[in-house]
Amino acid sequence: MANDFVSVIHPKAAKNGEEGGGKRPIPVLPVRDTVLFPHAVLPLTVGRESSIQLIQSLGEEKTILVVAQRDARQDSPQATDLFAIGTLATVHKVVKMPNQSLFVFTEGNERVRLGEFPQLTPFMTAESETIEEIEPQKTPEAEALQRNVVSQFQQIVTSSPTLSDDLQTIAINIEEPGRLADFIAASLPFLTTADKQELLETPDVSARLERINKHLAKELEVQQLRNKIQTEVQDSVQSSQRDYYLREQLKAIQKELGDVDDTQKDIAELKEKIENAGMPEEVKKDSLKELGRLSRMNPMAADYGLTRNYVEWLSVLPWGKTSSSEVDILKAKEILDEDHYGLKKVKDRILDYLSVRRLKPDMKGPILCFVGPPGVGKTSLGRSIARALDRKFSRISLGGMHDEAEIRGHRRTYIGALPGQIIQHLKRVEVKDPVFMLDEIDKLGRDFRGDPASALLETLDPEQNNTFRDNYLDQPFDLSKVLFICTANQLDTIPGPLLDRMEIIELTGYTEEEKANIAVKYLIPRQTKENGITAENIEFPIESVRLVARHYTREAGVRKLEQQIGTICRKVARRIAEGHSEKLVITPEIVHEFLGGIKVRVDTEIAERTKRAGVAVGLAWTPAGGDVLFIEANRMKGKGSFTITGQIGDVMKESMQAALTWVRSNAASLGVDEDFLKDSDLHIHVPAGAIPKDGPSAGVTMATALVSLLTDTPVHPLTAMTGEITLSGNVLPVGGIKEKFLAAKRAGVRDVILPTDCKQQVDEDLTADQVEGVRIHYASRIEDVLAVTLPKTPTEKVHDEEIREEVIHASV
Ligand SMILES: Nc1ncnc2c1ncn2[C@@H]1O[C@H](COP(=O)(O)OP(=O)(O)OP(=O)(O)O)[C@@H](O)[C@H]1O
Repeated sequence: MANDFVSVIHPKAAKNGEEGGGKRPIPVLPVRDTVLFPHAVLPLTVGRESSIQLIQSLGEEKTILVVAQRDARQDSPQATDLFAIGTLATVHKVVKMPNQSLFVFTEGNERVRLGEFPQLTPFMTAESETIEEIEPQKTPEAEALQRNVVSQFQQIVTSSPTLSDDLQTIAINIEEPGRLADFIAASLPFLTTADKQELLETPDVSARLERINKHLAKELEVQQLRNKIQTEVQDSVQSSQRDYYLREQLKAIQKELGDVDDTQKDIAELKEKIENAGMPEEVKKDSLKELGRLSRMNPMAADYGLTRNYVEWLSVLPWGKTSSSEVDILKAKEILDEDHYGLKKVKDRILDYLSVRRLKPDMKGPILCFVGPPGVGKTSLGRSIARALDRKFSRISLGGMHDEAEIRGHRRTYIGALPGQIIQHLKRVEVKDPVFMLDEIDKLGRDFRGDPASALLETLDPEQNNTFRDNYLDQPFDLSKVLFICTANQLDTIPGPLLDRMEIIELTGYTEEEKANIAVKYLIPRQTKENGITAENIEFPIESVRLVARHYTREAGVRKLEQQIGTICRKVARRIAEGHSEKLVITPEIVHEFLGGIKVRVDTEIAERTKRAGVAVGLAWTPAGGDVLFIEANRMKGKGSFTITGQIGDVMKESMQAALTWVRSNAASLGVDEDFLKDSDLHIHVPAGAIPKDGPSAGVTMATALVSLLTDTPVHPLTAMTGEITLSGNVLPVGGIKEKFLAAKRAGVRDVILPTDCKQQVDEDLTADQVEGVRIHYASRIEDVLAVTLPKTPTEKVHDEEIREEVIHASV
């Protein structure tokens, strides 16, 4: 019903008895939750019907008794519901409120004790009696108490945000201790009605001051505690609030200075990018939703950066941007020929493939896969295809990739998540129809982190890849316009389902002649340019290139050859820098000088090694092309054991057993002692023991090595062979003929023995140029092999020796 509020202190109070106290009944105004003190002014809202009647009944006489209710919840209090002590008051002003209630300003005059209640309706009246104050003695203690009360009150007012500072001034200026106590009691908002009533009922001024003093002390203590708690809470809230305020201030400053808010600018830019990215409707809707979320986020929040990154990824991807024009097959052919020497068959197949794409642009055809040894031009062919199609090119290396997430990305919830390689490369090329070269698809790993091959399968499968879903983006992206080309060194390790979707194009490696031509047309011009020299400075005759290819490299491709040419070019550059500006012709002597002594002479090695009986030269297929391999047999005193070493696999061991059995069963016809195992042990070793080897194709070589050992006849020099044998001595066909043949030719072999059933492969895969200079012998039985490999007459042996000497001598 009312608030205690003191705004004015009336210095003069009407004295009860003279104006309205004494036995004369005075209207009683019951009030809830408040106590009116003498000399205090209290505005009261009067809403109760009886109280309104009371105020309205007041004539000239404006005196009433203001008495607090014992229980504030009582709506119609009776005499017994009121405290026995109240305040005689004067009504100064009455204001009618719109809701029919009255706003009444009362001023307390003095403490009174209520007596009889002669009237109870419509409002109560009561007789009253003034309570005289008991004034304190003027002692130093009383003085000290009064001062203490004032000082505590001042402290409370100072630290309170709701109490006006004027209260302090008023308090200092009140001299009478009784009035001071009443004034403070009326001013303190934290005193309860009971506290206040108790103070009103204390006529002894010293006791009243004591009480007030205690209340003030308690309040000060509470305030101190509150401050302590507040400081602690503030400390924790402050740092985040501080950031917030600083940022708000910064914004305000930027606004004042006319700068546009960076964050808003950034968001507007992202929005523009999303609008222009050509996204499918669904993706655009989601992106704008994310952007909306971003704009509502605090830029300093930890996940602001993450969300921004995500939106940025979505906005920069080439959802609708393509670069392709129509495929021009004639131009494509020109470019392929311009960039690569030879490779006629390969180029033809590429052009066939492109022609189909031209006629059927939405072709869901197979993926091209170039398979072959390192350095044969797989990657550079891919680059040429991109150039021919006028498309962007990007190379993704799959070698050693173990984690599916590398292809398809990590989910956004993962710390440090990013999209996978496919999406990353798309961002880089900025168009949705690039040529992607997936390098080393045969070296994909797999482990507990998942199987990248299965992710790749989805990427490459034309049926599914128009809705490729990267884990990070979590939006479908259409990969069907990307031209995927894979490369591999071998087919065996490519996962089957992937292999099924690919069109395999094999590049087998080059002959010396092809290498020399590639060098002259491409590698030398490129290396001279890269090393800052010109055709004016260097002349590289083709014989010298052949020399480098033959003796300083041992490879199917041309990478090492290019490196060696690079080395020579750098030496020439140095000469020029040192002041020798005349053109340098790269003679074999200069090659020797620049590249050091001859590094690789396989022919010499073959000639040297085959001096001894029991050594034969086989041919092997490796992912790096083909290679020659030596098989050595030896015997010593023993009890007929047969040892095989050189890190060889089970299949190879079995074919060694088969070779031994065939030799033993045909000992007589071969001119070998039938009991050769009786007092001796045999040992077969395949050098380069650290490299694992397997497969049946060394069968004929093992049989030859054994017969050579047991007949004590060294094999013909520069003769190499390949073929599987059966127990009955038949020679069966083997694979990798082209690579093996080219390896033999590179090694300087002059006679190659191949299974008869491989003749068709030779005719199909090898050109006349490639075959030139090497004699091919076809064998369908092991006897045919031995007829070519082992000399039969002393003259033949002498001739072999001469050849050996010639080859060894040539290298010195
Ligand atoms: N027929 C060719 N004509 C011209 N240059 C060639 C030819 N073959 C290969 N090269 C050159 O040889 C270098 C090596 O080729 P590239 O990098 O394409 O080999 P790769 O087969 O992809 O090897 P890897 O399997 O190691 O990746 C390139 O500089 C390439 O231009």
